[in-house]
Amino acid sequence: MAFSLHPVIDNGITKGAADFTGGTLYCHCPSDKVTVTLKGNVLHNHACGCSKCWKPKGALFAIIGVIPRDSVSVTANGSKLHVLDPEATIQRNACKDCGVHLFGRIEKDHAFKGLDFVHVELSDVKGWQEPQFAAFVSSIIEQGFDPKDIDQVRGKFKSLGLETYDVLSPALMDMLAAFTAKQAGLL
Ligand SMILES: N[C@@H](CCC(=O)N[C@@H](CS)C(=O)NCC(=O)O)C(=O)O
Ligand SMILES: [Zn+2]
Ligand SMILES: [Zn+2]
Repeated sequence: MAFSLHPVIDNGITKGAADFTGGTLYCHCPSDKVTVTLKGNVLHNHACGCSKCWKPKGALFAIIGVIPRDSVSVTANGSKLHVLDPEATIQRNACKDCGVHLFGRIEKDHAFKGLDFVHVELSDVKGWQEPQFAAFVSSIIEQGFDPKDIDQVRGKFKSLGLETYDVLSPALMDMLAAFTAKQAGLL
């Protein structure tokens, strides 16, 4: 069956640049775009199949990375941003007009607090870290993807050199687990 994981990876993955210094993200509005400037590259860039992350039209996955929140600033039309779900762990700041998510921020006590979640495909420059793995793969079934075809999705990621997970990668799961243990006074 034909499907698009995400337009940025469907035809192969382009590696990022080692000395990359960042760039600006633009929402999809034809004018008065919301812009967010990132000082530096992202880390842990990955495909996410969950229902909450912003995906371009027709794509099964979002591509999302993290960057220290101090390196993120809204540089134009910030009045068009609103937080989609203030109760969620990740407060996704989306453009009210076009729906694109410009950045997600964690305000509560959490292993990833201090890191913002961003979609670097919204930038017009190249060199961003390439996707490293695929997360929340089985979550696309919750959104109506036929489970009989899910092996083709995992196979396509493997062929691109990306490992697939149904939650997060081991490195990120370890960070979450260590945070839980610290909170319980066990570490
Ligand atoms: N299966 C669920 C998973 C949602 C989920 O847990 N998303 C992850 C990856 S973005 C998360 O960390 N969510 C926290 C949040 O959305 O605040 C869905 O697809 O909605
Ligand atoms: Zn917009
Ligand atoms: Zn997600």
